[in-house]
Amino acid sequence: MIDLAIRDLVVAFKGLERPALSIPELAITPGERIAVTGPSGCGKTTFVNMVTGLSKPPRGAVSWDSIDLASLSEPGRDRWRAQTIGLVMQNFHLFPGLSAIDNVLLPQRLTALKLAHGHREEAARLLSRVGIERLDQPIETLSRGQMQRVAVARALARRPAVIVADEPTASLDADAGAAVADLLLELAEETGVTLIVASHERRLIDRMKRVIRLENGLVVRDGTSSTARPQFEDA
Ligand SMILES: Nc1ncnc2c1ncn2[C@@H]1O[C@H](COP(=O)(O)OP(=O)(O)OP(=O)(O)O)[C@@H](O)[C@H]1O
Repeated sequence: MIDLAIRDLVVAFKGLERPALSIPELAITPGERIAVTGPSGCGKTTFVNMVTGLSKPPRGAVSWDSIDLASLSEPGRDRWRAQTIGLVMQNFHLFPGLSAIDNVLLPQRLTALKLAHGHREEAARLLSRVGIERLDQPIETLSRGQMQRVAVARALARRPAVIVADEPTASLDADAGAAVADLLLELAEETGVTLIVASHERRLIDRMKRVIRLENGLVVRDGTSSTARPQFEDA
């Protein structure tokens, strides 16, 4: 299990008056359940891109244990992310033409010539755990809620230390969204992983223990969800 330490992180884009993200200091300890929230454009996706190494931190340090993502090349960050982070993206990033189970196995297939012993069984177990019974169903024929659950199973397949989910319930109806939230929290509890969820959905935010609120790229609140609740009318 690994710690995150952010120091003096500044992400600026051309044409923006102020940085999209500016975080002097932030620490996340292993096993935390964190919501990163705030109004549209506040920097949530930029935060996800920085802590997962999808983009290189342009200024400052984003360190998971002793590894500063700012010091790694793009292939280095890709390798590190594959070993460390289970990513659940808003649009799932599943591959049409492949079955549910082959989507879960795809990251392993991309990094190894041959699937290691037991990977298929583990993928089947995870899919069953998230409530997907037809392992060979073509992915494009699944409902959005089912696709989201396949994306969660895929994120867990390599036993990551950290799960990062960007708006994991955004495209789902209330019931399917609640089911995905239940699942992420149950799985995090079972495996002890750190869970970081970027979301503006109050139902999801309220279920995380710690809430980091961004506004205009700045952390304006960092506390427990109950202490932060009165501030969330617009979240
Ligand atoms: N590649 C880029 N080039 C220029 N500006 C960008 C780029 N990426 C993000 N931004 C800007 O940075 C700010 C933060 O964007 P970000 O996507 O992180 O916000 P967000 O909180 O995830 O928004 P939403 O909830 O609407 O998805 C926005 O003003 C956005 O327009």
